[in-house]
Amino acid sequence: MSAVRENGVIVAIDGPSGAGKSSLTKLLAQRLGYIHIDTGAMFRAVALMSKRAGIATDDDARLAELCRGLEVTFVRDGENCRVLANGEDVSTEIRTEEIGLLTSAISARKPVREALLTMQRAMGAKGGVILEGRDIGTVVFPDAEVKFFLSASAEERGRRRYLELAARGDKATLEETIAKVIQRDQQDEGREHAPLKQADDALPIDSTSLSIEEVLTVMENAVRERLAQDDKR
Ligand SMILES: Nc1ncnc2c1ncn2[C@@H]1O[C@H](COP(=O)(O)OP(=O)(O)OP(=O)(O)O)[C@@H](O)[C@H]1O
Ligand SMILES: Nc1ccn([C@@H]2O[C@H](COP(=O)(O)O)[C@@H](O)[C@H]2O)c(=O)n1
Repeated sequence: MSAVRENGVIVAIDGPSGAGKSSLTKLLAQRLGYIHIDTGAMFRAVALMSKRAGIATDDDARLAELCRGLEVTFVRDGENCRVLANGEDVSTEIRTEEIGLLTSAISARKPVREALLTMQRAMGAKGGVILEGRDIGTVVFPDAEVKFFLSASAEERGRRRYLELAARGDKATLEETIAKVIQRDQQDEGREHAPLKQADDALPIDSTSLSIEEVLTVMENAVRERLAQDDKR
């Protein structure tokens, strides 16, 4: 137990698409015995449900109503985590590039951000969690004990996403994938509400030339250093 919170510290990992947030959050959570909260998956679930309901991306009233009736939960499945929207497993459907782009539009809407902000704070308040997203260290938990801002060049992030999509049989070209990564960056950084940006007290990590293991070592050392400080208090 952390001297700070009941279940441990709060770790925030923010950064642009394809930087490695989900990969590192999953591994770091395993190393620390912490809960992995994929806030992107929550926004993706809202986007998927809004698409099914035929809700326009700027229809704030209907988006607010949808969020009021939506429960997003995470269920462990071996080493993986399934994403449930009102009990339905939407883990695969929310991962398409189409939903990814729609999510960038949906997540710019204030009612959606307010609804998910409440959910995310409730999920993480007691600590012992790692939340990955775009605004964790700046908006959701500005008092998080450990914050990282994980980035990489757009070309490298596009290459990673291209390999990931190709492995799933997606026919997108590398150039198309890099362009979509840049488009999502611009949408996430340029929006009015909770834009993607590095918290002033976040540790920046540029993973362009680092392996997943190398990034994990930097992150784990930083968290354990903070835990050691708390134990001395
Ligand atoms: N440092 C790294 N070196 C090489 N490949 C990496 C590195 N970090 C992540 N990857 C790979 O890049 C792809 C994207 O990683 P991941 O999904 O974790 O990124 P993300 O930041 O969560 O992206 P998004 O925000 O779009 O969900 C995955 O296939 C992952 O294995
Ligand atoms: N805290 C967050 C997390 C995500 N978003 C938006 O969701 C999109 C998908 O996120 P992934 O991490 O699954 O790629 C992302 O592009 C953001 O538009 C957000 O706004 N805030």
